[in-house]
Parts: sequence; structure tokens; C-alpha cells
Amino acid sequence: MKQTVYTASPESQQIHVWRLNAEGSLTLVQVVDVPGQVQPMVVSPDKRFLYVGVRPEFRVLAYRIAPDDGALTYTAEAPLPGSPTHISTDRKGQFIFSGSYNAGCVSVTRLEDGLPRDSVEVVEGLEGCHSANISPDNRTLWVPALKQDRICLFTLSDDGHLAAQTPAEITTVEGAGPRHMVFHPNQQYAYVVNELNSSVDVWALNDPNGKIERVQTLDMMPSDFTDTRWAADIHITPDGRHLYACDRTSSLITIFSISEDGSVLAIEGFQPTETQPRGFNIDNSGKFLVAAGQKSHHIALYEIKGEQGLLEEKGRYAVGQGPMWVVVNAH
Ligand SMILES: O=C1O[C@H](COP(=O)(O)O)[C@@H](O)[C@H](O)[C@H]1O
Repeated sequence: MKQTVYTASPESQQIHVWRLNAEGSLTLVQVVDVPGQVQPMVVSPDKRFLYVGVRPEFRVLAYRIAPDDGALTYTAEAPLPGSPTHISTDRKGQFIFSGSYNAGCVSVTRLEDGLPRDSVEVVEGLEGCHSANISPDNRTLWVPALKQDRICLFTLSDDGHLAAQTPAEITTVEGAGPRHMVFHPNQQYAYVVNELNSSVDVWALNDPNGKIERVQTLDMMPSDFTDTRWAADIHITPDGRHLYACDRTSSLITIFSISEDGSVLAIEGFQPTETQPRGFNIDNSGKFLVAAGQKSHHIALYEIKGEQGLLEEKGRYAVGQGPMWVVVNAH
């Protein structure tokens, strides 16, 4: 399996393309100058395209991915209704979802043969909208509205429209600020990182009547941490055994183990990382983690080790200015 790491650096308007070598190192393949401040990125389910959200002219750009070395070629673009804070796709590669924190909306852009075309839906009134996450069955879009302490639930129709479900939302504790999330591979649990109180919620999805219940809330900070909490990103290993979440003030990655059934998290340790880690990701084999330091202008590569999933640093690399998003593609 070949793997490519993409990092987005909005301040220098660049995407760095890296080959991830099996022994745990990165080799620079390409530096792409992007026509705008590049922030969120996602690879299409068929691995042919990288979609990136840019500003100040709000657009999604599509880059074709070279199958041999992962290099990018600009191919197409489409406008977005607000500054793209988060970009994702549905699981069939028919739609792009973009959440906008500043515009308080989520939008759906139709894809045609992998290329972004027209906008088919915009839902407003989602204050501090921070991500859009399609469920494993491709039916429900989970949209955290950070400033409203709620995660809105929409049914995705075949033509890309979003209909509020009943109930239309789940709520966190007051002041939590739900931001990013991941699903367990067994499809029974979701894990949400809350920005404003640096906690992680475990949501159970296995109720026979479809009720979504919060079954655990964990403080992700060390017990002696007293500074401002400012969590950012969360990722899970493909085998569902380890979960990681980062906090920007402390520049720590919290390492969690996950119980066999996915229902219980336990903190295994804290990994100091690059300054102000706003984005990180895990490779497709579950062996490596790459974290971006928005203030260090470097990325760090870690090997995920042992039963506890602790992180061992393998190297750090200069990227562009203000790196804040990491994607890993297997091809
Ligand atoms: O993480 C955060 O994100 C929001 C939105 O970011 P943007 O890059 O889409 O403008 C930001 O305003 C907030 O302060 C920050 O904590």
C-alpha cells in the first residue's frame, strides 16, 4: 500500500504533498501553490480527487490525484455560501458537505464524475457550525453547531437535500462546544470532541428505537491543567482500538484506549506535540499519526505503539505557514 500525506498551510496558501514511507518517514513530493487560503481538505471515496476549501473567495477546489505518487493537478471548482471550516463527502462520492463556522451554515454541493458542480442545499441557523459528518450507513448527516451546544441530525436524500430528523438534534452539556467527530468502525458509537471544555463525549447509536444517547463524557486534559481549554481535532484508528484528541493551548494530544465494544474510553497518556495543533490525522494502516502545529509551522510524524497506542516521534518537518489540516490517502 502506498500512502500520501497532504498538509494545508493557509497563511502561505500551500498544500505540501508527502510520501509516507513504511519505516516511518516523510519524503516531499510536491508543493502546490493554492489560489486562496487553503483550510479543510478531504479525499474522494474513490481516491481520485482531493477537495479543498479556500477563502477569502469561498470555494471548493478539486485536485486530481496521480495514482502513482499522489501529486495534485487542479481540475475544477465551485462556489460555497460561507467560509469553509470543514469539508467532507458522502460515502458514495455524490456530494460534498461544507460546514461554515462564520456563516453558521452547512451546504451540499453536487458532484458529477467527481467534480464539484451546483449547490443543492444550504441550511442556516447553525451557529458556530464546525463540521459535517455522514453516518456509516450514508443516511444521517451529523452537524455540530459549536455555539449552540447541539449536534443537528439531518436525513440525506438521494438528490442531496437535508431534512431535519425527529428528534432534530442531540445536545451536549452547556458550554461544551461540539466541534469534530468520528464513528467507531462497528458503527455503534460516535465520539465528539468539545472545543470549549476540552472533553470527549461518547454517543451510543445502538438503541433499537433509534434513540442516540450520551453514555460517557471524559475530561481530556491532565488533572493539573488550569489554562484556557481549546480542543480541536479527533481521530480513531481503523481497528477501533485507539482514539486521539488534541488541545491547542497545551499543545497536547490525549491518547485514549477504546473498550472492545466501543462504549468506554480510558485515557492512556498525553503526547506533547507541535505548538497549537489544530489538525492531525492517522494513516490507513493505523500505524502512524501526523500532527500539524499552527504556530510551529511544522508537522510531526509519530508511530502508534503497543496496547496503549502511545506515540513515538519519528520526525518533524517544516511545511508552509500556519498548517492546520492533515489528510492521509492510501492508493
Ligand atoms: O477552531 C476555531 O475555529 C473557528 C472557525 O474557524 P475558521 O477557520 O473557519 O474561521 C474559529 O473562529 C474559532 O475561534 C476557533 O477556535
